[in-house]
Amino acid sequence: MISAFTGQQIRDAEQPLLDSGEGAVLMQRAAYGLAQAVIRELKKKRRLAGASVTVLAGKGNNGGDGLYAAAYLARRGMRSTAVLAADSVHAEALAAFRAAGGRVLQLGTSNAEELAVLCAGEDVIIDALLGTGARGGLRDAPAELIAALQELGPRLVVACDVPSGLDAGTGEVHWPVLDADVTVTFGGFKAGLLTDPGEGCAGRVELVRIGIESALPEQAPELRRLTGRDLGALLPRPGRRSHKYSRGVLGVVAGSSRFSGAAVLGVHAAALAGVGMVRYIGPEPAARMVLSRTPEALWESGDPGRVQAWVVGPGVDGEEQLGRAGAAVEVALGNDLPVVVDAGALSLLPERCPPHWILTPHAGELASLLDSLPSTGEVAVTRADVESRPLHFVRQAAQQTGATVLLKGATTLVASPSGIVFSQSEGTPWMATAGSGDVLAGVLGALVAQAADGIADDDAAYAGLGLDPADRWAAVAAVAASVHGRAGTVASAACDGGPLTASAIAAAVPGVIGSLSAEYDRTIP
Ligand SMILES: NC(=O)C1=CN([C@@H]2O[C@H](COP(=O)(O)OP(=O)(O)OC[C@H]3O[C@@H](n4cnc5c(N)ncnc54)[C@H](OP(=O)(O)O)[C@@H]3O)[C@@H](O)[C@H]2O)[C@@H](O)CC1
Ligand SMILES: [K+]
Repeated sequence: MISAFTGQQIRDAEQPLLDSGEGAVLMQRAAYGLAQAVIRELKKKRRLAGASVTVLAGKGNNGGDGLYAAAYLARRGMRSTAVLAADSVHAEALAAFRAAGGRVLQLGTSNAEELAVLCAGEDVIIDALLGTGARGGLRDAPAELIAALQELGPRLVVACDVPSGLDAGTGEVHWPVLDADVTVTFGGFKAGLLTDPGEGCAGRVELVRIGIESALPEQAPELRRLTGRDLGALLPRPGRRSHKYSRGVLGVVAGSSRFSGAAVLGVHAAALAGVGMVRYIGPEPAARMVLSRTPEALWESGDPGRVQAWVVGPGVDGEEQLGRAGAAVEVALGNDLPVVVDAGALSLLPERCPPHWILTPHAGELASLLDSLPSTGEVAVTRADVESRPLHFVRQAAQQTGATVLLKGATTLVASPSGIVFSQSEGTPWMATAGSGDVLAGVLGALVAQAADGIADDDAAYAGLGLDPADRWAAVAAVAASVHGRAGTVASAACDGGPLTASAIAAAVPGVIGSLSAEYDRTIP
């Protein structure tokens, strides 16, 4: 599992080393790691000798890291320039840069545009204006420079620790920000690099160890991200004595006469994600389509019989189907069953939900949900609010509803009511397509139904992640988001990175589950 931290958590871990006079050593390690990353990136494109690099250096230690890295690159034969964004910058680092033969330019009130043009022609730009010590975003001439540079589209941008203007703890972005190709971050992942909108500006994130790692609060990170290995350990597998009922039966209330495709996709995806059986509840025309795509499913026109978990809501529309969704929610509440509550059913929530209810809104639905809660307050939450502060709002929704909340997006966040948050980002932008969310609901339902009987016990895989039983549902949802994202990426790769349909995402699910499990089995002793 990858743990990510706030800027404050990183600074707290650094403090003992700073107190013992090791600050300069930490900075040298950071700068060396940054320079090595620049060299690796550049070598993918051209020879190092004679290539040009410009470091944009701010007044703090972030600027110091950048200047030392640029000094190192100058000594390796690169034509190095520093653009100083403040009157005083890290003095020793600047001296080292000058001693290495670097050229120094001062950003002033009238030359931002001119310097932006110069920077855009460079082979690499190192963005070292602001790091974890930033309050708010860039202002004045540095803001002008970055806005103009972003417009011009530089060749290769490497961000030092975080893209300047990004809040390291929350992922909130104070525009303008220069989009990085790679962010080289020091000591520990910053939470803001693993949640949108920050993650969208950071490019690929590389971690450089600087010696503070053992002092980080590994048991209480701000964000967690499951890796392929975690998924391999958590994904359920049937045993020799398993049968379809013991493997989980999922009830699905989805679709309607208008949106029958949601039912078709949700049920099919659940079947492909390995659930023992799916019972579909919905109107006859939708049921016919469901059964023609997934003959393994059962259509229940009356009492659905026993299920271990429910998916309620994808494509649910009209009084009759909403009535069935409401009845399923009541049954789940009465029998203490886990439920995936999606789309149309988000309006049917009781005042307080348990953590094994997993809500799956997108940003607009989360805004409406928060607005409907009595505890939210006077000011309406909009979709734009959620998009600019997803980590804040997903946590708020989980705390206020009591449910686990999965907020769909390029980076999907899952919050448990206790405040633990997972972030997964394995998908491709092509997955922003109709029906993609219905497939996710089906995959999640299948995993929840399979987990329902064992997750609260001392399940070794979940206990190994140090998660309390109530927080394990968030891990199940993170597994589903990751499998869904990986399936989309695999499906797109099968057509050379081309477009995909929701059906193609679903079709790739068994292969993703199979290869994650097989890879894990190969690596355990
Ligand atoms: N600690 C260590 O040993 C190590 C730290 N490391 C590195 O240091 C970075 C953190 O360094 P940092 O704390 O100096 O903060 P950083 O972001 O560079 O500068 C902020 C300064 O700028 C100012 N300022 C604030 N907001 C502003 C704004 N909006 N617009 C303009 N100015 C603004 C503010 O100064 P003030 O205005 O308050 O005088 C503040 O002092 C970290 O990201 C990593 O790269 C690594 O080398 C490993 C070892
Ligand atoms: K930076």
